[in-house]
Amino acid sequence: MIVKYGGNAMKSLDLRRAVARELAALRGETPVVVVHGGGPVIERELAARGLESEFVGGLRVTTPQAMDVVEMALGQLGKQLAQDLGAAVGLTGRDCALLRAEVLDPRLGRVGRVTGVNAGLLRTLLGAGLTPVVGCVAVGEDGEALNVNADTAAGAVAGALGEGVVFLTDVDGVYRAYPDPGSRATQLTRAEVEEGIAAGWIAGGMIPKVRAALDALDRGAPFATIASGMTAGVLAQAARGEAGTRIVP
Ligand SMILES: Nc1ncnc2c1ncn2[C@@H]1O[C@H](COP(=O)(O)OP(=O)(O)O)[C@@H](O)[C@H]1O
Ligand SMILES: CC(=O)N[C@@H](CCC(=O)OP(=O)(O)O)C(=O)O
Repeated sequence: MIVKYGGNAMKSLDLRRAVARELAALRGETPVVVVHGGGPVIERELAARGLESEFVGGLRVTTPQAMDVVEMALGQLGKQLAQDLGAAVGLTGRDCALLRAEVLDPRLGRVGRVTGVNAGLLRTLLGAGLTPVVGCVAVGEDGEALNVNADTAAGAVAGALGEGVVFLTDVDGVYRAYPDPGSRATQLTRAEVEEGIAAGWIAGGMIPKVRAALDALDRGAPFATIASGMTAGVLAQAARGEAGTRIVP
């Protein structure tokens, strides 16, 4: 199973501990690949260097200078996450061309669209009993780094392995009337997702998640669910469709 772990779910110590417990429990049941982002850490490291960045369509406009910072921040974060997990290897998409990408849109700078996943490397690590912890940096056609949204990267990995994916975040699913208090959808179809984006109740960072979920399903993943890492047993429940919001074709 693929678990996407993002910046919002790393923000509080409680949430980090809960996610670490969840990942440890899940590993007892099934092999796990962690794909991680780290938006707030990237933001902090850019600010510390006096670099501002803007988002267009939920994607960070990434200059070559910012790319260096993104790669450094995600690399360090991945090593920490792998160390927390134990029996895990922190890498990014640049290792053994794990994630290959092309420039998505030159106006966004070094932002990538995933074109290939080295599934063999992931299977080799899993076969050795090691959990891959993958930071969302890809290698571009020019051999240099490209910044990929972590949800998008997780969706691509799930599709390449043909396994289910859970996007862990700080909300326990997709809400129908967001940001008004509303009800969590237990399931959303492609048509409902498109309607939610058009109507604005699927917004901001939720958009790349639902799009990555649909992309994973299109590429053959058996399920794609958005859930919060706070509840005990949530990953196993999400895999059974008992927690979070399951995106369906
Ligand atoms: N319909 C919705 N239901 C729930 N959350 C939503 C919805 N639309 C937008 N959001 C926002 O999306 C956020 C999760 O995305 P993001 O901040 O990118 O998380 P992460 O860092 O975990 O990838 C939520 O905290 C919430 O503010
Ligand atoms: C292109 C792009 O926007 N890349 C993201 C990669 C990190 C990410 O996605 O982290 P979260 O999962 O914590 O949001 C960024 O630079 O913030």
